[in-house]
Order: sequence, then structure tokens, then C-alpha cells
Amino acid sequence: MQETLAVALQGLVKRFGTKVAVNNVHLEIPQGTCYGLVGPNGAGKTTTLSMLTGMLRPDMGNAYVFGQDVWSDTAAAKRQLGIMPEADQLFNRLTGLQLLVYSGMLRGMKRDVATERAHDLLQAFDLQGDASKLVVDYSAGMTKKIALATAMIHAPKILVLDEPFESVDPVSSANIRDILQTYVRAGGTVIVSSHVMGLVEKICTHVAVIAHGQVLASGTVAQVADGMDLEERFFSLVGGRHESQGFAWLGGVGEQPVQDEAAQDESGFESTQNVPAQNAVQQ
Ligand SMILES: Nc1ncnc2c1ncn2[C@@H]1O[C@H](COP(=O)(O)OP(=O)(O)OP(=O)(O)O)[C@@H](O)[C@H]1O
Repeated sequence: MQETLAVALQGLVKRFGTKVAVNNVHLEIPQGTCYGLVGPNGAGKTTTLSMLTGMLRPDMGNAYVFGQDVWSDTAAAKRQLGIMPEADQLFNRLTGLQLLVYSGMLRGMKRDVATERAHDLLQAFDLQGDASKLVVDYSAGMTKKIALATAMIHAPKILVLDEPFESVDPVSSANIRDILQTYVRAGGTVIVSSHVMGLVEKICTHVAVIAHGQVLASGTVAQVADGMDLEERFFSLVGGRHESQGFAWLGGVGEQPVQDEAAQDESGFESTQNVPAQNAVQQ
């Protein structure tokens, strides 16, 4: 049977000035998969996801959501997507409960349905005790969880999550993993960017390794790992590992700074440590 593609990216290119952030990315994400995007810092993951979610127009190429061209009808594509906002994009002067209900109503849900789902989500994310607290007063991990909940309230077909487990405690992480796995089993599709390889191995069925704006490998986790541990495979694809450099000056209990006669160092800054007391204290 032909698998349904939740997402297809075809030849995506994005430049920022002379920097080519995304360089001809092709990717096919089947429905009902948890698809990890992994890559070093600055690889182009967020830029790729932004072009998929209708936030950033590609210079070249196309992004499709269930066959619908994202950039010819952005609103229609967005209806299928649950996008986890960054912490600074949240209306953080609302309480957790208010934020969820508001997010649901923005997506066209009736208040009572949104409220019922909001309570379900607060419970699932271990936030029911903080439902009446302002989001601005949430910790980093709590903020991640409420952001993920806002992406889920309208029951989207595809969830797009940028680093969803950052700062989240291990118990909450395991609970979120369970929620995502249940969602995938029910036919939902999760696209998740992460640096935590162990986590990707645990929750993702598929993975794409991205570096310098290009896809270096993609497929099921087993195909990409190619018989290796995924992290080892990642290092072999991406490179960049080097011998650890012991910084002699980072000793902790190493040498004490030398009290130099000269009050100026090579950079031309005056060292307060060496300033004679009569100069340091104006009398
Ligand atoms: N708005 C922008 N203006 C200029 N350069 C940008 C902009 N957004 C991203 N870039 C550059 O594009 C490249 C890819 O960035 P991107 O944020 O997509 O990487 P990433 O893989 O998500 O990185 P990380 O894992 O560190 O979050 C980087 O070199 C980044 O500096």
C-alpha cells in the first residue's frame, strides 16, 4: 500500500545575505511517524522547519503538507499543524489555563471544549497545580510543557517541535514521550528537532541528519544508524570531534595570577589588580 506523506520538502533553499542556511533540502515524512531532525548548531534545522510551517518564505523550492503547497495557501497548511512556540512567543501574562483555552479558541474551538481539553493537557503535563499561575512565573521546563500543550490543543495532524525536551525533568520527559507515542500510534505525525541523540533514538521512528543546510542521511533510525550507535553514526557523518584540549589556564586549583609590575596588560586595559592603592581609592 502506498504510504501517505504528511510532509514533503522539495529543493528548499534559504539564504541570509551571503550565508546559505538551507541548501537544497529534500525530505519525505510519512504520516504516522515520529521524525527526528538532528544536526550541529547552525545546521539549518530551525530554518527548514520555519519554511515548512509558513513562518519563513523559501528562496527556492516547495514545502507540502498532505499534498497542499504551504506557500500557496498558508492558512490551510497551518490548520494541519501544531507548532510549538518559543518561550518568548507565548502570551505569558496569562495563566497556564487561560493560555491553553485562548490557544484553542484562536483555533476556532468553543470555549467549553477548549477548557475541557486544557484541563486534560494540564494533567497530562503535570501542570494542574500551576494552572492558575501566570506563565511568566513558570520555570523553563514548565514553559516548555505549556508551549507543547498549546501546540496540541486543537488536535493537529502534524506536530512540529523544536527541542521540546530542553529543561524538562526526566519524569515529565517520560510522560511527554508516552503522549507523543500514543499520538503517533493514532496516526499523528511528529517532527522533532533535537540535539539529544539518545532521546531521538528512543522516540523517533525516522531521522534525518542535517549539516551545513543539507540532508546527509535520512530514513528509518535503523537505516541511518547503519549498524552503529546513532550518536557514533552522527559523528561519522557530521565530523567536528577533536582531541580534547586541556586549557592550562582553566585549572581551578592551578597557578595564581602573577602580580605584574606593569599596570597595563597587552590589550592596553589597566589591570585594577595592579593599580596602586592610592590610585584605586580617590582621597
Ligand atoms: N534571521 C537570520 N538572519 C541571519 N542568519 C540567520 C538567521 N536565521 C538563521 N541564520 C543562520 O542560518 C544558519 C542556520 O541556522 P538555524 O537556526 O536554522 O540552525 P539550527 O540547525 O536550528 O541550529 P541550532 O541547533 O543551533 O538551533 C546559521 O548559520 C544561522 O546563523
